[in-house]
Amino acid sequence: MPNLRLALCQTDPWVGDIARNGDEVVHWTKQAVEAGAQLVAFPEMALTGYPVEDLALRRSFVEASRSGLVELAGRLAAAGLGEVPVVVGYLGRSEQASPRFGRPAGSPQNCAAVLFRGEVATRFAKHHLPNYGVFDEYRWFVPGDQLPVVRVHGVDVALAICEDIWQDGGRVTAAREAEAGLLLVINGSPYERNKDDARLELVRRRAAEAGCALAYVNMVGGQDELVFDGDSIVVAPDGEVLARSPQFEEHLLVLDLDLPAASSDHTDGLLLADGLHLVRAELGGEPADAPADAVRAEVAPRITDEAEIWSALVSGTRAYVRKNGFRSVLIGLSGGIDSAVVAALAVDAIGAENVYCVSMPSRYSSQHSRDDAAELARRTGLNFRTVSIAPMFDAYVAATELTGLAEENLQSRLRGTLLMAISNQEGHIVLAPGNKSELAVGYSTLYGDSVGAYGPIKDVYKSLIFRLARWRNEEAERLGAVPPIPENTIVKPPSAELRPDQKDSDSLPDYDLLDTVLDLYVEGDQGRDAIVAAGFDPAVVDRVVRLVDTAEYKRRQYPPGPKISVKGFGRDRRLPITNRWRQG
Ligand SMILES: Nc1ncnc2c1ncn2[C@@H]1O[C@H](COP(=O)(O)OP(=O)(O)OC[C@H]2O[C@@H]([n+]3cccc(C(=O)O)c3)[C@H](O)[C@@H]2O)[C@@H](O)[C@H]1O
Ligand SMILES: Nc1ncnc2c1ncn2[C@@H]1O[C@H](COP(=O)(O)OP(=O)(O)OP(=O)(O)O)[C@@H](O)[C@H]1O
Ligand SMILES: NC(=O)CC[C@H](N)C(=O)O
Repeated sequence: MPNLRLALCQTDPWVGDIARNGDEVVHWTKQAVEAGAQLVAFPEMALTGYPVEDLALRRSFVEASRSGLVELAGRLAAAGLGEVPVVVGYLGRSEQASPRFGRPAGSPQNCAAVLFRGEVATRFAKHHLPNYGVFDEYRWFVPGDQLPVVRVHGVDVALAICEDIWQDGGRVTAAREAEAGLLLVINGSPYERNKDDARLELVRRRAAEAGCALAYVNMVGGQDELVFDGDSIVVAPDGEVLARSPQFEEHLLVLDLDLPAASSDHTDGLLLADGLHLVRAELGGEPADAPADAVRAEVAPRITDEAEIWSALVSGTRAYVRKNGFRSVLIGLSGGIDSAVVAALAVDAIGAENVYCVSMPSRYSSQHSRDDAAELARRTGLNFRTVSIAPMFDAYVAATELTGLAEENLQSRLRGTLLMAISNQEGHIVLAPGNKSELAVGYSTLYGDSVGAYGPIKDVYKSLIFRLARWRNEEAERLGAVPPIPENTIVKPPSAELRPDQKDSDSLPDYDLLDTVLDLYVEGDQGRDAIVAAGFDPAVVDRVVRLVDTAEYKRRQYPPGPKISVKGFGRDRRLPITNRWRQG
């Protein structure tokens, strides 16, 4: 007979909204307990949202989190949910000074607690702090030095927080030393392409190292540039996948586990791997079988690469709009592929009725561009209008005698100004349509097409934009719906239409070549010589590298957007703007 029914709550915490997040914990725990769960777990810092960044340095916020936690324990008990241990991440503070890190007692910590019978039964802090890529946890937190092991219905459950399992040793080795029957890990693990495969491999490896089953619960939703895809997993000690949640959806995973009965008599304070001290807590009464009505563990099917990326972009955009208190978005719709994909994403994120698009033709806009924009509006049902920029443009040119690039950029800036004017008037936030290839080489106009609150495709290379557009249309066909993106938008050569017959290919290498070089230089961090040695034309490499290096100032002024790659233009890649170093 299985002896523990576990519930993993894959929820969407909102950063800074402790009251709302507490309500969510009560709501999901109620459902879990109704499903017979004997142990319930929520993601990393589920009470405060994650990452809280420098909010961690605000004493008032730390105190609000700590008192919110105590209040939550009381609320759970008052709601009749106190007899089931609930693991919740929160923002806490250290009891002792950390001389090694030069931090006093009371420094912020990334914590988790087990709430039980109206009390905080045990609390602990993350041991391994990530400090690479988008993470800066040594800036905010001091590490914890305990391995909590809670005995729940006769099973010893060791607890860990996210990065604790991404680094060798630490709580994983300590869990084996403590003879845990289950390693329960709560996470705030952001989405990246192919990370689901990396996670699965990781949890399998760590389960083998810990010598016990491993349960991994992650959050969903979006927080500024981060997207969380969930993908909660439970594996057996031999790596067999026992259960897996779907990606990008809030989800309650309930399953019965057959775990070894606790037999260890290790005592509190025992020194384990990596200087961790064992802290034990006895919870959840006598050994008992899981409830008789067996729960069939669910293993959600995997989705395709394109579906995963599309869902990530939709999740990030939806979260940004909603969590910032907006209902609607505004997009300049040119008839080109980028704004078409952004519009289709926005429709999927917040519904066509909340998406407002404006066509802003100039004298260089082709008829097919206007028609393609109108056609996308017709297919999706979004709100569409046309405002010509010709009169404003003529007035400007007459007053200033602009020519060449200044004249080209003026068109883009008039569109940017118009979008912001409509945003101010009607309350929609503007979505910026720039893609990663353009951001990399600075192919956009400052204060023009780069205006906006959020850039849904800023981490998507142009060649991938085309793939996603085709995939989204095919998906619509498969479901018997109208494909949102007009075929002509996908097949015509990309053009900014800022002068007669302009094509992107006049100023940039072919996008497939450009994106390959960018991938090596940006994601791969390869130098100019290494890229040339890999067989690329030195002239192309030199040009691309120079364009990327000199466009840092533009990228820094670009709005945030969802990260989908190993290295997005945001917190992942921090280069000086004022920089005289040139490759090659
Ligand atoms: N290091 C630095 N730090 C801060 N500011 C710096 C700077 N270097 C230049 N600047 C400033 O930036 C200005 C130049 O930037 P900006 O005004 O944007 O203009 P710029 O980069 O010269 O031109 C825009 C480029 O983007 C292309 N474009 C525009 C619009 C849409 C699309 C598309 O297809 O999506 C492409 C367009 O064809 C052109 O090649 C300079 O006049 C200067 O004021
Ligand atoms: N005629 C237009 N009407 C409305 N918006 C436009 C128009 N032309 C450009 N824009 C806006 O400026 C952005 C940059 O457009 P541009 O055509 O210069 O380059 P692009 O990167 O090829 O984008 P797209 O593929 O969307 O056309 C567009 O995505 C769109 O938001
Ligand atoms: N919140 C964390 O500790 C996350 C770090 C971890 N490497 C991840 O990306 O999943």
